[in-house]
Amino acid sequence: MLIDGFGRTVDYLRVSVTERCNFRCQYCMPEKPFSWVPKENLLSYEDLFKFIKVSIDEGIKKVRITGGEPLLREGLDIFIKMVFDYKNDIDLALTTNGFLLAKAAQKLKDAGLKRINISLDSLDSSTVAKMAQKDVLSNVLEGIKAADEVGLKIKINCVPLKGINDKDIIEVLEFCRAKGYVVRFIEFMENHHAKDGVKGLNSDELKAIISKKYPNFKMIPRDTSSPAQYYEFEDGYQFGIIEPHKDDFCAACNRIRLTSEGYLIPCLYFEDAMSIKDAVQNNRIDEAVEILKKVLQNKPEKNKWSTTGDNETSSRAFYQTGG
Ligand SMILES: Nc1nc2c(ncn2[C@@H]2O[C@H](COP(=O)(O)OP(=O)(O)OP(=O)(O)O)[C@@H](O)[C@H]2O)c(=O)[nH]1
Ligand SMILES: C[S@@+](CC[C@H](N)C(=O)[O-])C[C@H]1O[C@@H](n2cnc3c(N)ncnc32)[C@H](O)[C@@H]1O
Ligand code: SF4
Ligand code: SF4
Repeated sequence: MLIDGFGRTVDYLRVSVTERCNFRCQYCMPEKPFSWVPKENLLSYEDLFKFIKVSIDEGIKKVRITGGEPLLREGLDIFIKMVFDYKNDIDLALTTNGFLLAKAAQKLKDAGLKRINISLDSLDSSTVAKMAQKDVLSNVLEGIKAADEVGLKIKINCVPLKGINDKDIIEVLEFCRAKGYVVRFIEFMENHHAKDGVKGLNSDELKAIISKKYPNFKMIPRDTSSPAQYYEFEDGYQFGIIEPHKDDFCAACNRIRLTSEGYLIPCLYFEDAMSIKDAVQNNRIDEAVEILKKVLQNKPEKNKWSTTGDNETSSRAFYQTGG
């Protein structure tokens, strides 16, 4: 079992397979970075897999593939199959913007992927085009449909921004309810890479919008394996809110992140990281485990986003850490 310095059990590994992306979301990567990590600096799937294997042996029960946009990296289905074949009862999931999903869904499912979280900020194509800075809605909707048809369990992620897609929250919620997808609204996490002036809605503002149309939803006990707080309508439909600005959000933190270059990142907010690249490339797996344990020992207690509205801003790029 993996335990961090604050006694939290860590059983969730998020693996970013690329920092590259085909969208330019205002809240994440509004402009193409000055340079991408050169391809030769990436860890190969074989090396990423060596680390995933040993992490599973040490107690990881949930592996999520993310990015950047993970579907941009070729051979993702083969990588997923490696993990599935090693331990087929692992919670194996992917987070994607959905643009390339229509073609990939069947292969991903066949490889052993169980769940997929897809970003959908609005159902209005011009709003989506404004947020992603590209006209993408129809491809994303086709991707969602394909994932559903092949039997992947779907969650939708939506980041509501003031004056942009806050008008669309109910429509996104009703779309997900009609389709039977769980939707999570995510509080925008302030970071230096986002577009200047972008402002997110906080959990109270979101709940106020939803309760105008649906006054009767109740909070349900927090499942600590997920970052979301879930709420339930009278008909049993559940939606979530991811509230990183809440004081106790990090108390249940159970995760660690690995970047495509082989950096282990203990917390989404902070810059700290240690590389396992040299250790795995040279098959010094015991050393990689030592690094993992050291990173966990130094995992911060909590982020510095605050509830006051007077937020500190993280310098971490979400597209590098995998969100
Ligand atoms: N602050 C913070 N945000 C997180 C953390 N983990 C996930 N998130 C955010 O939650 C949002 C949704 O993440 P997903 O990639 O869908 O993964 P997940 O919510 O862990 O997925 P489930 O396993 O389905 O619960 C993203 O915006 C992430 O950045 C975390 O440890 N800290
Ligand atoms: C970094 S993306 C990577 C996976 C994929 N490209 C996607 O968009 O789903 C993972 C998640 O992080 C969320 N995200 C990115 N930047 C964020 C920010 N500043 N605040 C809150 N969520 C953010 C996205 O909405 C997405 O759900
Ligand atoms: S949120 Fe995902 S889709 Fe949007 S820019 Fe970031 S990595 Fe790309
Ligand atoms: S902000 Fe850091 S400590 Fe808090 S839940 Fe996310 S990764 Fe964990």
